Amino acid sequence: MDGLRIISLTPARLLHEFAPKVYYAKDLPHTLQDRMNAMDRYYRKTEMARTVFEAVIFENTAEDEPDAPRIQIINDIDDDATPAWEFHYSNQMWHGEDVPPPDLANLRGCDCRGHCDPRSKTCSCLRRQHIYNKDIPGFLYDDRGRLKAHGYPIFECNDLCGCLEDCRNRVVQQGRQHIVNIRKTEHKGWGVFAGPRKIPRGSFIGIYAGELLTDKEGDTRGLKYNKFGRTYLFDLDFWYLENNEDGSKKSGEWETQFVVDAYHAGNFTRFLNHSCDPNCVMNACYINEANLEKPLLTFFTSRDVLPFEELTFSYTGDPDSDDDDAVAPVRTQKPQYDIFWIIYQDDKKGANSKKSAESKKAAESKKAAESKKAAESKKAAESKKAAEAKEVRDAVYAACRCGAPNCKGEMFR
Ligand SMILES: C[S@@+](CC[C@H](N)C(=O)[O-])C[C@H]1O[C@@H](n2cnc3c(N)ncnc32)[C@H](O)[C@@H]1O
Repeated sequence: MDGLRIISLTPARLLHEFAPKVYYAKDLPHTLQDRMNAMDRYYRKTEMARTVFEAVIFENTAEDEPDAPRIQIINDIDDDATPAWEFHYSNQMWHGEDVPPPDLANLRGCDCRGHCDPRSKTCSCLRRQHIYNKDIPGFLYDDRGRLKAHGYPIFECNDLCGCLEDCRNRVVQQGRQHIVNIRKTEHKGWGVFAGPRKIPRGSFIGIYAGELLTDKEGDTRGLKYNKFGRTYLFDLDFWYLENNEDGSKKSGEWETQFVVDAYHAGNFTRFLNHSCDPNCVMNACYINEANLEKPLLTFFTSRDVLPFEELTFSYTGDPDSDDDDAVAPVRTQKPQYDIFWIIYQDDKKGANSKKSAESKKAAESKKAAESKKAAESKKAAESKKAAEAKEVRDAVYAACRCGAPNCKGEMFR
């Protein structure tokens, strides 16, 4: 028996021993992107570049979604072979500084054997699910793995559960099953499109993967992204987070703690465009994570998607975008630009009050010509800054070109 240790394999011990890998933003690979970007522009526009991009997608995701059909890059609009080489293709969440790793200590699994029964009285995953959607019998997934209603947090079975890997309450963790392709659009940059087969309503499409950052870091990055008019930031601010599990309001004002940024890391979902008549909805989903503030952002189709149709969602989280009464309105996503708009307003307000205080002071003191000149040049610098800010804002807000019959071409980010 020398050298043989007998350990008791409790579920918690098992999870400790075989805990899922945690990915950290500081370890994000970038060698390939650096190499591609160092190449002559001509090479980045060749067939070879496209083949490499598609191979990278396959290589980086084959392990976590082995059944996912391969993604193609299609462009019949211009001569770009691929989207910009600016991100690491990944389905994972890359934890930024000050973002805690998944809370496994408080994770609970069910004791079911085989497949979890949607009529079970003992399945703890089902009971957890029903805290948020008492009116929907069984799991949130039907027997074909399709989501029955949108707007509720999804609690899938996890690594501590006793059920089988193909239990009906494991959908997101099985990965994408439907064909999607990344394709250039005429007016909206790259987009995501269905393949030659219809995608039924309620189908899982993908996780909005990327860097998981603190809200503070999200603010800092948002200001930077404003400068070039594109952002891939998404707040984790779902409606139920403002309540306790019994539905009562949490004491004190709840604030967003984390954001996902798909700029440096992400998968095809970062190319999902906005539509005023969308066919996908984002829902929060928990698997190996007990921290309610850190759900996965998961996309599901909200209606049947026709062959080759573009997959879209509403960036403004408009409840009216879901036309089925049986489906809970999506009360979750605020417009991505909310946060940045507020920052812009605050900056402007700050600049204005400073400006008026200064001009008042200048008028009262009637100082020497030198200090007056200094005040004037400061004022000039401020108005230049304000003009620049306006320019950035105008560049950032694009008129919607989704083409939906109900689209009013409103400004959005
Ligand atoms: C998160 S990105 C989506 C992917 C983007 N098309 C790309 O090529 O990277 C958001 C940007 O896509 C464009 N976009 C998305 N939906 C649009 C729409 N309905 N109309 C016009 N532009 C849109 C805007 O430039 C927006 O800032």
